[in-house]
Amino acid sequence: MANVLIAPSVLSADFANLERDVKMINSSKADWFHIDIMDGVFVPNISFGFPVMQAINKHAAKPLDVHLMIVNPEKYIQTFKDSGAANISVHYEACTHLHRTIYQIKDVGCKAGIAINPHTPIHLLKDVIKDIDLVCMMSVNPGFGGQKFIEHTYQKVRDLKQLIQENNANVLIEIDGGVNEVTGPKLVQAGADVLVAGNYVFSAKDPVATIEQLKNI
Ligand SMILES: O=C(CO)[C@H](O)[C@H](O)COP(=O)(O)O
Repeated sequence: MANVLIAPSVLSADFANLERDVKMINSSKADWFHIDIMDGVFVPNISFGFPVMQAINKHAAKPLDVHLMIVNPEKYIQTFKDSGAANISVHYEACTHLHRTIYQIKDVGCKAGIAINPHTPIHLLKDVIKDIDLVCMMSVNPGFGGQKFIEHTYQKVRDLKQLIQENNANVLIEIDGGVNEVTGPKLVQAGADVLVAGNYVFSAKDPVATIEQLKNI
């Protein structure tokens, strides 16, 4: 059995019952909390910011995997670390000095990830692949939960796996968007290490069992 890591996306939680939903994730087989930060500039939606993340962190018993869908992420790395981030992923498309930002993340003591939009080709990661811990591959256009999975992602996972192996790099492949009981197993077969799931988990009758089902892929 593959040891896939499961990261429920808090974006799909009930914000009026956030403590309850955080405790649900604590009690489940989930590995990380996936925290989506959206600024209304890089993506056409605004999610939540530091106070909400800090409130989640107060109750979370698992690492916070932070996905920054924001412009100028380098301005906020220390504050995200101080708000509880274990992993910080910045978008390739949002960083002019990507290599510098990766080391900024590492210097504050977090794992460094690069997130890529569906249109961004894998080969663009070649010169940083040995510097990072994680690639957060978007399998929907970022900005909203509950969107339809983009099928081209399977081939991108295989291409990324090959790039990682060719460079003898130590990088986790995380897939974000449209993960469910159909796409999840195919993604793991293609080489995914981490599955983010928002809508599929939080719209389920039994979210804990749904997380376990993904974990057992
Ligand atoms: O980054 C995101 C949106 O930009 C979300 O994490 C992603 O869409 C997961 O949601 P779902 O599983 O509902 O598709």
